[in-house]
Amino acid sequence: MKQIDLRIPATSANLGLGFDSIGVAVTKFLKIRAYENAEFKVDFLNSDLDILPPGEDNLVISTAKSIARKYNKEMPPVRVEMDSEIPLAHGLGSSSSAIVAGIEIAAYFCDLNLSDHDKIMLGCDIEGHPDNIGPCITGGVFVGYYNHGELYYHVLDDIDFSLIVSVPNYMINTNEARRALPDSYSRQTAVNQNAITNVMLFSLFNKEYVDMGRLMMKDQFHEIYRRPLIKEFDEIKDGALRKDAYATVISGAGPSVMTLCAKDDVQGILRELKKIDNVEHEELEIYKK
Ligand SMILES: Nc1ncnc2c1ncn2[C@@H]1O[C@H](COP(=O)(O)OP(=O)(O)O)[C@@H](O)[C@H]1O
Ligand SMILES: N[C@@H](CCOP(=O)(O)O)C(=O)O
Repeated sequence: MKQIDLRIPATSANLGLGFDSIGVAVTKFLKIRAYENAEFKVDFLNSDLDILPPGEDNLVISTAKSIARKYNKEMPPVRVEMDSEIPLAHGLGSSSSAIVAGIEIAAYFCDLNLSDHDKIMLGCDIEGHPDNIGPCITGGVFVGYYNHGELYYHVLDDIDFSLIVSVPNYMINTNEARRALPDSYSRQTAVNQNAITNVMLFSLFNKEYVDMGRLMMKDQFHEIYRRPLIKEFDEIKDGALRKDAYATVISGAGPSVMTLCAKDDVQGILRELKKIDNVEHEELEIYKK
């Protein structure tokens, strides 16, 4: 009997400036075992997942079936045992992890022989942007451009900063948080964002993390519109920056908040952040493949 075990990472998209383009894979995982079965069925090993559908309309299974169809193959029915450390609808890319799991399941059970490039493209066709799907597949910090079937990307995993994620105790649906953004931006805003992002990426590559962090916090595309949705954001950011963090930004569409800092500053920042009510804070590693 064919069986596959998967460990798919969570991802934090945007990193401030890189709306729909930049993301990082982190050490929280969606864990899946899938094996042939008489019918499609999902068993949840964690009660937080009980709100998800247990049948063919589960995102993991519907993705696997649609990928198989795309390659003119029949997806054999599978039973999926699912456990997850990734909170749903919290800005840590749970939907992308589920989509990537579906792609991996289809690739395995239908012998599709897909490259990473193929998998990212298939995931982006579903999700629409590569900033979660990309790092979920490649690990590390991912910088990508995807538009109507065109995909370019790079991955960086030589990184010396640490991450702290702050997770508020409510969900934000990504589609709703996207509706909070304007349909268009002025030419000056686009020019500024372009310049700031270009310089930020060189600071990241050159490990000039103080500059990188300052620039990351100059986003003009999404953070200003989403901050009102995350009432703890300012307190988390002020606390982390007081303790020398490089940057504090919204993770994906929120409500989680990501702090980037020097390894030596992690404990001091965590002590400061733990004073904030109704938010869980945790140090995360960057997941490298
Ligand atoms: N493991 C999973 N299995 C099936 N569906 C999932 C899984 N994880 C997430 N989803 C779907 O994705 C939705 C959350 O996606 P989204 O609003 O984009 O938030 P995020 O990706 O930031 O967690 C869930 O409500 C659910 O419909
Ligand atoms: N670029 C997207 C990223 C959404 O990430 P998620 O983890 O909240 O799904 C956006 O900012 O909308």
